[in-house]
Amino acid sequence: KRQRSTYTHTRESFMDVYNILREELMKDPVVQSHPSHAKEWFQEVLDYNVPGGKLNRGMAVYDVLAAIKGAEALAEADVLQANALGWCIEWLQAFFLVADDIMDGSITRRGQPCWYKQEKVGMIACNDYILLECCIFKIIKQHMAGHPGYLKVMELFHEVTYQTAHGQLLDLTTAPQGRVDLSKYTLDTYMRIVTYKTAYYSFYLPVACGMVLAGITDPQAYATAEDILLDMGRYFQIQDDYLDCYGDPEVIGKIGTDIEDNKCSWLICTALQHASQEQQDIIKAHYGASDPASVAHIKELYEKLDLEAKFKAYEAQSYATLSQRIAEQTAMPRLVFTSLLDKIYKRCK
Ligand SMILES: O=C(O)c1cc2c(-c3cccc4[nH]ccc34)cccc2[nH]1
Repeated sequence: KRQRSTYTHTRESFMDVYNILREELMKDPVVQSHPSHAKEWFQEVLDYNVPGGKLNRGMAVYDVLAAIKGAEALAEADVLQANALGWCIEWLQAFFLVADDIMDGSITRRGQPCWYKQEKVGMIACNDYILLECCIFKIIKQHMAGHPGYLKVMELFHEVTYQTAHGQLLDLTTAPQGRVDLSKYTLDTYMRIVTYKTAYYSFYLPVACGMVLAGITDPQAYATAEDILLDMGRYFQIQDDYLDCYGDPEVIGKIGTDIEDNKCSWLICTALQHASQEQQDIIKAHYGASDPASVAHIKELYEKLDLEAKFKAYEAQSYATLSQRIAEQTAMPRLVFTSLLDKIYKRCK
């Protein structure tokens, strides 16, 4: 059945699918037979943690499917299926963010208190992030049963969860809170952290989901996509690190604290690569300290090392290389990759 009334992909239409999925999850017999306080708790875990981000990752799945098959070829059921998988990526991100905020001792997330910081929640949040992860497989079962790609999607979400957990392992053991061991802050380690912790679930996963729904089975197509999308994901995170320090807080919507938080960022790894012994001593004395004077010393050092120019050079090089790789590949319509790249290149937030 072809698409008669053309579907317009907006945050509103994507949010409509969230409400469908939430009702399906609430209708689950286990939830239905709970006493009302437990039913309400479960619903609040979803409503507080799943919607509320920019929804870019989740909304990208439909864009990929439409780019491959043509929007006009998609039936209503195809659109719902793509958006359901897209929400699985938002559920996956919610699961990671609830867990990561506990591990990092964070205070706020997306402009509200972290879920575990709620008076009534605390360490119950550990069970809640497990429930968030379980919802992914409930949704996949509900919306992919009978689809030839059901197993592939199941494997995808398990594999990307494993990769992301390894990214978090590397991040937590490289930049443990409060202790600054700069010898571990190398660009190689940094690239591994962002690849596993961010690039797989933020870039590869949305595109791979769209590819499965489009009926692509050729392993080479997934390998080509992975190669390009991991590079794009690394570029996105390096840009994120740059914006944390040089972005306009008004535009980004938050004030960057990577320096105070001892973050293993592209800026500090690049600074260490070029710093003299004296400059390394300044970094050792002031990185990861929250007093404004220490932050000022680090930013002054970033100026001296001209990290802004180094980032701009990296950005230009990265865009050129990605554009060429996208043009050269024949696995997929270029639009799959260019629509993503155009959204992130030279972004300000
Ligand atoms: O989450 C964010 O802060 C954020 C995402 C994005 C995106 C984006 C768009 C489509 C698919 C994507 N995959 C990972 C990121 C992303 C684009 C621009 C700014 C952005 N900020």
